[in-house]
Amino acid sequence: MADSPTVPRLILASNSPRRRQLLSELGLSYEIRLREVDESFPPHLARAEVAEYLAAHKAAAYAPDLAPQELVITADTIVCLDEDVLNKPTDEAEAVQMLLRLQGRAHDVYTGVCLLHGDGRQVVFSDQTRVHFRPLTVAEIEHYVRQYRPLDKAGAYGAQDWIGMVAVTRLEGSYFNVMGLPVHRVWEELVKLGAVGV
Ligand SMILES: Cc1cn([C@H]2C[C@H](O)[C@@H](COP(=O)(O)OP(=O)(O)OP(=O)(O)O)O2)c(=O)[nH]c1=O
Repeated sequence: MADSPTVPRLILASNSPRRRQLLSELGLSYEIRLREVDESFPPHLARAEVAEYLAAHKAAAYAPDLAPQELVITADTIVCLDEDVLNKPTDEAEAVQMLLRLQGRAHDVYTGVCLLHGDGRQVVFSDQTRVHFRPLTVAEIEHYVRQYRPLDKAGAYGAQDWIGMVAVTRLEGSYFNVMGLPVHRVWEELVKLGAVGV
């Protein structure tokens, strides 16, 4: 299928090493393209809408010069605790504060994805995973933040690293969605767009 002239070339517009890893493990070939995009969002958005809004906003930065045979993939992951959206912490102190709020309870992770085809078709969707943390001590949280510096991660943690093993007791939904890409949905939508197949 990859050699057919009608199959679009995939472009992953993401700086996230986890998204690159997951797309590669799906067995897809892609090119990386990067642009600076502002990640603020209108305050009136419901939390379920924020990740989709940001994914579509990121894709819009690539629309003007996307070739007809290209398909760009953008995504955004947010962590929601009650009505608050936890983005990436600005420093280690904020990372500790976020984890103190997350420990001992459950929160929701949303990843929004936008697939923008150069022929004008666009699909935006999101997936939700509920993540349960056991209670953590301040020492455990400070150790994690010091050793892993999770400043590039929404909610100040990576489910795929030490804290995921130590703190996460239960997941309701896709683990890969927490890591930054709901690959089951990405695959399904790319099949519908005729971009992948087996
Ligand atoms: C909750 C959680 C988030 N994350 C990461 C996924 C995302 O990379 C990051 C959230 O930031 P995003 O803004 O979604 O992505 P990014 O800035 O890393 O990359 P880009 O915008 O270029 O695509 O947090 C984990 O790796 N593991 C986790 O368990």
